[in-house]
Amino acid sequence: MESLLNLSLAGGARVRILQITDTHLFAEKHETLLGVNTWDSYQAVLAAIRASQRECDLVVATGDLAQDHSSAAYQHFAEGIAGFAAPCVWLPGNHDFQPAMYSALQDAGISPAKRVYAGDHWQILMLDSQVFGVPHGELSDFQLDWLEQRLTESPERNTLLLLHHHPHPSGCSWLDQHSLRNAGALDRVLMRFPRVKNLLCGHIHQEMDIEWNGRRMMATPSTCVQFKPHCANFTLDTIAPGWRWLELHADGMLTTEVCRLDGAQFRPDTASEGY
Ligand SMILES: Nc1ncnc2c1ncn2[C@@H]1O[C@@H]2COP(=O)(O)O[C@H]2[C@H]1O
Ligand SMILES: [Fe+2]
Repeated sequence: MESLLNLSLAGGARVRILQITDTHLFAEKHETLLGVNTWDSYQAVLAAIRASQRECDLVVATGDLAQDHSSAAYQHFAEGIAGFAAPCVWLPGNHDFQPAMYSALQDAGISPAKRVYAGDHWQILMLDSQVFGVPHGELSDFQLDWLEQRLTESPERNTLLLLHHHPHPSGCSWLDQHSLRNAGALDRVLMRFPRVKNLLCGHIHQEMDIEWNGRRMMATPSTCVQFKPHCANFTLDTIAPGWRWLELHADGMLTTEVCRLDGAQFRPDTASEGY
């Protein structure tokens, strides 16, 4: 938990980050989630990223990397990530099985660090909001204390805070029952640290960029199935899988862009009612 990744920046003062989220990989590469082969869509996303020839300093993976708790699924995730020169850090989502996740990713050379110092001006903190066995999230006292301590230690750094579950409603009521349950406790910690202006999530399989109590809260498309925004009941979207780029600037500004695959190769089975 205490390990720190110190990132020296190749591209000058700004930090270039690639976010990959909710890959939902299986032990078997032919397996599908709601009609989408998650290994194929992950591969297609990685190929599109490579084709864009965009450099990054860090890859962040924000949970639900595996769908079936298997070590093999995490090995597949690592196999994809190995194509990047930049280091990768990760946090768990509700579907992840942390013993397998931790050891398979560690064995593949992926750092378990939950704090990254990126250049002189920024830090990236990764929280664990998993409540094992249920889809909603919660930050334990341990996580909240850890966060407070890390923020107290580095008051001069701007902080990008990463967690799987969304602290602010997404507008999909069926998903919002699975949100971060104790968002108020997180808010109370963050109130004391005005340099935490940006939060980044996965989980909701759709793009979101809204204000949460004076901060910016972003969420990012999954590399596999997408959920349709503003739906009361479980509804899949036919929009393509995606990923997010972020740039953290020396003056504390953050710029970001969501990209998606071209074409309709990874349309899910829209008659599915859940998983
Ligand atoms: N029909 C459904 N109604 C409510 N929740 C669902 C349904 N289907 C799946 N879920 C849960 O909602 C979660 C949202 O994204 P996850 O990938 O974390 O995993 C999903 C499931 O745990
Ligand atoms: Fe999730």
